[in-house]
Amino acid sequence: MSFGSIWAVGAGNMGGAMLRRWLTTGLDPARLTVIRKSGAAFAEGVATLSAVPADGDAPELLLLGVKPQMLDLVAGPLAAAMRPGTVLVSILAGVEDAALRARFPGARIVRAMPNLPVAIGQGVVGLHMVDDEPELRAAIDELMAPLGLVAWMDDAAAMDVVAAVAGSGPAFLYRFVDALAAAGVAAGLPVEQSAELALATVVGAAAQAGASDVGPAEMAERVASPGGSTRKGLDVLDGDAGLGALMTRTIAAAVARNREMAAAAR
Ligand SMILES: NC(=O)C1=CN([C@@H]2O[C@H](COP(=O)(O)OP(=O)(O)OC[C@H]3O[C@@H](n4cnc5c(N)ncnc54)[C@H](O)[C@@H]3O)[C@@H](O)[C@H]2O)C=CC1
Ligand SMILES: O=C(O)[C@@H]1CCC=N1
Repeated sequence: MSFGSIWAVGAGNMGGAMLRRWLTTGLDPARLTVIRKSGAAFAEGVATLSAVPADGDAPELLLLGVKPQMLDLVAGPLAAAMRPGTVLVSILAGVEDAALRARFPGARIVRAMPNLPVAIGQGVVGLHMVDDEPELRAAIDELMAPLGLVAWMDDAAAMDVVAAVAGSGPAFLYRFVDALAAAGVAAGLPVEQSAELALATVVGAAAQAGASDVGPAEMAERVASPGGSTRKGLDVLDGDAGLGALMTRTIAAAVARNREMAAAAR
């Protein structure tokens, strides 16, 4: 990895998942400093501070992982502690490059939109950088590679959609698992067995789709025997008020909220 020292501010669900994955895939803990209000230990060998040090050695890379609403609480002391050229990787949903630039003048800004499965190296990380610096892009590619699929977005506006589809996506899938299980219960399965079958079905089907050389539409056709029961179920999902319409509304609601958070940070 090309970054000698990394500070992470906000090591909660998402930032923490990225850091833990980097540590399990070879990041030297001595290169990482976690800054968290509690000051509680993060991981063995990782320095943990409860506030931004006023006179510490500024890092080569800063991972910003607080909630967008907390940005202004951390930005002042961080900006003062950083050196020109520090790479700022922000995972804040919505918050735009210009909003970050205004708060961290001199930083080289990269927006990243990860999702929680980065914890097991099977996440998605959408990336956007206004100034295309090929060397920095390569270093970020190398940093993000252990997390899962890495996708650079040319259009900054697409980051709000990446946040909805990939960032929020796991939550939407978890809801699907629960809905599948609840529907199984409604149709007569015992509660625990329905939950177990639904989750195992989604895990197995997702893994198979991920390894398949055909797309999900063809995979669905292979399940649906002509004249069989799957077709009847797909007819419901594919109907006018079916899954397509529901997901369109779901993603639109999440994108709209990301845009509201962007506006609030301007
Ligand atoms: N949870 C997810 O799946 C995803 C989250 N994100 C983004 O990640 C960011 C964090 O979200 P989560 O991890 O879900 O939230 P979280 O609440 O789990 O983590 C935020 C962390 O920031 C810490 N924090 C708050 N104020 C602080 C301060 N002054 N100094 C240092 N640390 C402070 C909190 O203690 C907490 O650990 C958000 O900006 C969100 O948009 C992006 C993609 C996915
Ligand atoms: O809910 C949120 O605001 C963040 C953005 C993507 C996933 N979690």
